[in-house]
Amino acid sequence: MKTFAEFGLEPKVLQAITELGFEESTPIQEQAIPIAMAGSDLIGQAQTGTGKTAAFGIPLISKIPREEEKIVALIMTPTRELAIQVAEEIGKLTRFKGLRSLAIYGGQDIGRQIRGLKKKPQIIIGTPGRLLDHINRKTIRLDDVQTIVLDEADEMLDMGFMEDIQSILKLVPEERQTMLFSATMPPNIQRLAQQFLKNPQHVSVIPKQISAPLIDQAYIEVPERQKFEALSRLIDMESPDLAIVFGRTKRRVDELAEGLQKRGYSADGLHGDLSQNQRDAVMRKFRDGSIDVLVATDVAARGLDVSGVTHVINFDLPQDPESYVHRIGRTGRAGKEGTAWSFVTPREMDHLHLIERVTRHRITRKPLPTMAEAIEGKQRITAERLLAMVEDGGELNEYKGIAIQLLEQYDSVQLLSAAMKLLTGDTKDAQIELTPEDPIRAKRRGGKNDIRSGRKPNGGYGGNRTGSGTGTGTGGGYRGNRDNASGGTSGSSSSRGGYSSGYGSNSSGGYGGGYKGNRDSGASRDAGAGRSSDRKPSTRPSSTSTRPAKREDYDI
Ligand SMILES: Nc1ncnc2c1ncn2[C@@H]1O[C@H](COP(=O)(O)OP(=O)(O)OP(=O)(O)O)[C@@H](O)[C@H]1O
Ligand SMILES: [Mg+2]
Repeated sequence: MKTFAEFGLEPKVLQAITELGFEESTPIQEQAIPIAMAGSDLIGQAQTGTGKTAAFGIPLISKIPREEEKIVALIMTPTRELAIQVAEEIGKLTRFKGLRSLAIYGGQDIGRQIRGLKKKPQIIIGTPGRLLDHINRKTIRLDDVQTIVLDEADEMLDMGFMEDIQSILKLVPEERQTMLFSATMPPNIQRLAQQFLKNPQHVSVIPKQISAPLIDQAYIEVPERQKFEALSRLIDMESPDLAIVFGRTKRRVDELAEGLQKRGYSADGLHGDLSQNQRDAVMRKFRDGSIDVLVATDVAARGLDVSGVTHVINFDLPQDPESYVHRIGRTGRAGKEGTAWSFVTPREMDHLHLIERVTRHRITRKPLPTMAEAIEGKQRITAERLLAMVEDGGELNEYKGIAIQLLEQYDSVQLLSAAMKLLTGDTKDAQIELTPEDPIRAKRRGGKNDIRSGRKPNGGYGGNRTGSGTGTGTGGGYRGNRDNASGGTSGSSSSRGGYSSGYGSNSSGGYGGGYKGNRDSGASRDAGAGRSSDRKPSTRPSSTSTRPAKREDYDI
């Protein structure tokens, strides 16, 4: 692997990289940085947690002169949390060079963003909706942009940002460098690339197994109604440093977070119906370790990089294999090891096998942790806490008098056991009832779809997403359900129906029909509930007929 000094970077950027503790470049960085530094357009694909942010970030900041006063670089991300995180990483990389960067995302006070823009940042990192909002208000001009990055491009398109991205890209001078990073290369990404990238170089570091090799993957077959018990036993047994628990819907996440709190875990929930302030607060608490279990919808599946996440638990299986890869990729990052567990209800076994096939990775079956294992795990933690304090020494003096007295009267094993029992906490656990979710099921699946060939595992829907089919068949699948759910709040369900049927008519359509639908059928109760859109309604194009709604508007 190359050291960063070998890329001919300026000293101030090198200094920042050293400060970040990066010693050698990762494979995607080694390949992408020289190409990007030479100014070429680029399409990058690499496993989760392998440093794609710096792969585009380093060349991007290298190009910008310190005295620049205009917006010359724009990075787009699918979620707000990711915009914030990428802005932080860019901030760290430009620390010594002294560039200004700003995150622009929905849900944050626009006045505050406008004040930030007055400081003349050179680099903007934002979600497409809010970016367009600023463009329409003329608070952001893209006339001088020389570098564009689309991070998690496939996810942005999945979330319905295609038109927004196209509108934005059309406003950027043609003389520019465009870099696109995507987990997959479905047809719509390819079209986007064709339309907006010039002779892009493909940089792909994707080994045989798509998921990161450092993640130990296991599953537990467990009936829906026993899942919560399984979760608390698993957490007790494994005692993660930090864990992310993924739930299928917003309601699920709320119930899980509340249930875990009732049982005394330090947990909190993250999903798209929370205010941005709440979302920020939860992420802050998770990053600084004041909570150790983050319960989240797929809003946290992509790109999030929190060091110390040792466990990812799929409380509910994800919609599709690709989402599985991204979810578990929140652990096992930057060369560290991680563990991923998935709960699979008996009726979801097919779906699990589908995930195994597409990811080309066997997921090990493990038994439900027993009560004894859970208790043992808890006791181990208590013992560790005790020992840490013993090794710490000093501060115990004021307890020693009473300890000696007690030991004179009682058996030492008896005493220590009692102390440990107190420390471990009450084992009488609160009863937690969750609203049951329908199982996710894999129906039928087309032959060659796989993440690495760039096709969505659910059958190339990317190519059809802007289709205008007219069928009403049930194979139409998830978009159809999703749209029904949202019909009352944005757009008409019938117009969107055309879109979904286009998907269903795909050669391998029907596969997505059942399992996508499950998630979204629950969306109706959540749709519109206090969410804050990433965009102003006025920026919505009038012809919404072929436009999928954003994922955030639904159930994550
Ligand atoms: N060369 C390096 N050496 C050590 N650590 C690195 C290096 N490059 C990046 N990292 C760290 O690795 C972690 C993962 O990086 P990053 O978030 O960019 O991954 P990613 O490839 O974008 O993952 P994802 O697909 O999940 O978005 C970050 O904490 C980052 O600081
Ligand atoms: Mg990333």
